[in-house]
Amino acid sequence: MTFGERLTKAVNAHGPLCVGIDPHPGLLDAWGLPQDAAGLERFALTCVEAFGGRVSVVKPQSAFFEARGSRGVAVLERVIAELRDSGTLVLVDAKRGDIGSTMAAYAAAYCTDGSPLAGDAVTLSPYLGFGSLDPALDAARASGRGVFVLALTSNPEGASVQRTVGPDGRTVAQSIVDFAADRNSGISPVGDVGLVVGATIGETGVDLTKLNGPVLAPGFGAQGATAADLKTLFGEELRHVLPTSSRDVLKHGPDVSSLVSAVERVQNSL
Ligand SMILES: O=c1ccn([C@@H]2O[C@H](COP(=O)(O)O)[C@@H](O)[C@H]2O)c(=O)[nH]1
Repeated sequence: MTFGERLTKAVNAHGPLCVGIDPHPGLLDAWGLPQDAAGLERFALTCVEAFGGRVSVVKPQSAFFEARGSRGVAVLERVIAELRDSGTLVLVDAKRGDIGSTMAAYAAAYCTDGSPLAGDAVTLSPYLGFGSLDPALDAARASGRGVFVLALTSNPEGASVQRTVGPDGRTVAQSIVDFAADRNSGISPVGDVGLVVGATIGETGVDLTKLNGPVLAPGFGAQGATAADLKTLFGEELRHVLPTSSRDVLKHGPDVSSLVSAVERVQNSL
């Protein structure tokens, strides 16, 4: 199955909410866990138990696992494997991007069958040029995976780069949307090149109507965006949007049933 088919099936079954696993040191403290790889593992596996099979997509934030060195990365590998076994799609939030020849190694790591870091999709940064991402886009398509490319990020600093107008009169963000739309053209039910568009940005200023791909919307919850903001921001394109929330759900742990209730509340609000 293509990524678009798998994502559509998952969203039909569980709704569009993506839940993040972001093991912030402050959350480990709040959950009464030690600040080490064992604490990270307990945190992450509790999340797997609470979210696996209950939401369409789970997004582990790679940075928090990398911060604990090789033992942390081993935990991330276990999280990816266990979530995939539960039938939940895994979006590895690693925001990779490099020159094409190095990108091929990232593609091997995140978009290729048999790699322990390969989930069902990965986040990519296009700021070395959208074309530099081709090895990952090709490997993802060949293996039924997806990618989510940063277009308009939820942080206030992003606008100074992403809303810059290029010589052809388009913003940087619009050119990223257009590259992604080209890649997704003609694919049914939806393409495998998604975008990241922050839920906090007020107005997109870009035309998403030809994207034919999923849109990950971080900023929902802890960064202040609400379900009403999503409607205003995306209008008709809301049907392709996966709102993602991490801290706003994770603060309800470590009790698994409290985490499950928090997820259900957010799913209902959407
Ligand atoms: O533009 C972006 C891109 C990625 N993120 C990531 O999403 C989560 C948000 O966490 P919350 O706790 O729900 O705020 C986090 O992993 C970010 O790195 C983003 O926020 N904005």
